[in-house]
Amino acid sequence: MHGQTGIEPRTLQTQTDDCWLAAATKSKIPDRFAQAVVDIVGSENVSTTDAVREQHGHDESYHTTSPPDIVAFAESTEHVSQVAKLCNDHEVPLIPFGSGTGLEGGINALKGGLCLDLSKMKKILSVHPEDFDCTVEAGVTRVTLNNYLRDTGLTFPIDPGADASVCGMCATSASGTNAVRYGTMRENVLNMEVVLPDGRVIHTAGKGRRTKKTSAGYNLTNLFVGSEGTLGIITQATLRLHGIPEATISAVCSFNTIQEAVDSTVQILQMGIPIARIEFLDEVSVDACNRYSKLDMKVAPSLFFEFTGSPDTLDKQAEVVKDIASMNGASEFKWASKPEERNQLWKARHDILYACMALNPGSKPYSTDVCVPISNLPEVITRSKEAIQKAGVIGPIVGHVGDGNFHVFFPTDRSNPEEVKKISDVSVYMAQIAMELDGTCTGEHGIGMGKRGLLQQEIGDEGMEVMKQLKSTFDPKGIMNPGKVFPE
Ligand SMILES: Cc1cc2c(cc1C)N(C[C@H](O)[C@H](O)[C@H](O)COP(=O)(O)OP(=O)(O)OC[C@H]1O[C@@H](n3cnc4c(N)ncnc43)[C@H](O)[C@@H]1O)c1[nH]c(=O)[nH]c(=O)c1N2
Ligand SMILES: CC(=O)C(=O)O
Ligand SMILES: [Mn+2]
Repeated sequence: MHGQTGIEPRTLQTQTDDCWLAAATKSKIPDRFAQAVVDIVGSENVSTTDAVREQHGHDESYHTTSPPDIVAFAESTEHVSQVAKLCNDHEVPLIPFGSGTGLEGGINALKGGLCLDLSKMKKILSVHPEDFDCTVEAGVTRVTLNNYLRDTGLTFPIDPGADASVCGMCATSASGTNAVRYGTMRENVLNMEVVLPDGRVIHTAGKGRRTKKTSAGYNLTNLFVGSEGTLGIITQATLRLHGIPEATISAVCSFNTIQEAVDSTVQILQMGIPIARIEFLDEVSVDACNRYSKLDMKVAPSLFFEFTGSPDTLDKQAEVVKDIASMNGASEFKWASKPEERNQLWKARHDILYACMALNPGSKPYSTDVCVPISNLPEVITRSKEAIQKAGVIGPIVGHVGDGNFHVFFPTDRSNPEEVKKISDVSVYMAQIAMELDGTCTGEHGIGMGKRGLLQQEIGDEGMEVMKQLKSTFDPKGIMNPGKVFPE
């Protein structure tokens, strides 16, 4: 890689550029290539400083930093297209960067190359309240979008907790606490503008289309959702919006055992109750949450609920849920109907990753993310808990149990290889139990660099072969985010 560019060198203009050139030499990117990037996006949008490369060489996970050689900030689809073509012509690895909140090492530049940061593309291009959709540029984040939408009475509900970029969420097929009610990114993206590595710009559902359904040809939209920057760069997304519910209440209750909590979840869903959120915390994560978010929940396996709708349907839903949970041994039901109480509860839930890391100061998150059909959830959680205890590691369990999806957030000391090995063994074991029980090794965080071997097991050799063929159709030179998704 990093072949000679053959591009005519141009005189560097400014003091900033001189500094940048010195750093570029250090980063081993050929000067002429770096100059061509400057020519496309402007010198203010290029950096090869150690600090910026380091910042772009890791996400929020435990994976060791792998900095790119050069970071470019795109301000338009045209910038993205020209940079992609340049990288493709010169076989330079190209890694799209959203907000860097991923948890599987998706942005780590394993083979160096150019990191294309899309955070400056932050226009909200259109909102159609009457059609419940909007179109945004790649760098718009979930929180920015929802602040913008507030006065329309609409919301984009997919909620990974972190303030991820919307197109990063497309790229990882993100979801979070609301998926039980609204689905994941897969169900909520109607169209995307994508730049292919050779610079071509496509619209996955056809330019300007924003229908709720289509039978027109292959589903390119869902091919790019979850593609983790390995097929192209998503520069715009057209999203489904939803009405902000008339009324909302939240509740927390605790159980004597994990089994009771998980059995309650399964029964609540099997009854068809249209719950908006149902989140599980084991006693280790409740304890972490109490300490970090200054709450005083009983330290026991617990469920967090949210009910939405009209005030009278809410009360009925909540009553049935309370009955089911009580029959399974629930106690300590606490209701939160005021917005500030609800916000405190859900903020604590969203901060759990950090609460778990605080159990082992200085640690980084090694997160598991298995998902199974709901009826298999009790078995996979129970067996995972046994494995964590046997390994003797700190392993708080937190789950979007309404989707059959849960995580263990191992606070991992990267400087302790024995600990990393134990955690990795439990993590692989959990994924294998999930697969044995008709599930997947990742419900929402993606494959990244951490789960490539597991993907091979999950999809099988022939399925992987077809995925590779698809990859080489879009990216014949293999420049897009190399070292991710596919085992090498
Ligand atoms: C505290 C906390 C809590 C959560 C989570 C993180 C953290 C820190 N996450 C994980 C994370 O927020 C999620 O994976 C986001 O979708 C990542 O979006 P970023 O914009 O940060 O992508 P980031 O920049 O991290 O990139 C992730 C991957 O997508 C690719 N990519 C990014 N932008 C792209 C683009 N425009 N085009 C093509 N490829 C692109 C990258 O190359 C990389 O492979 C999560 N997730 C979840 O699903 N559910 C959850 O509950 C949570 N909860
Ligand atoms: C980190 C994550 O996925 C969660 O808190 O659910
Ligand atoms: Mn999650």
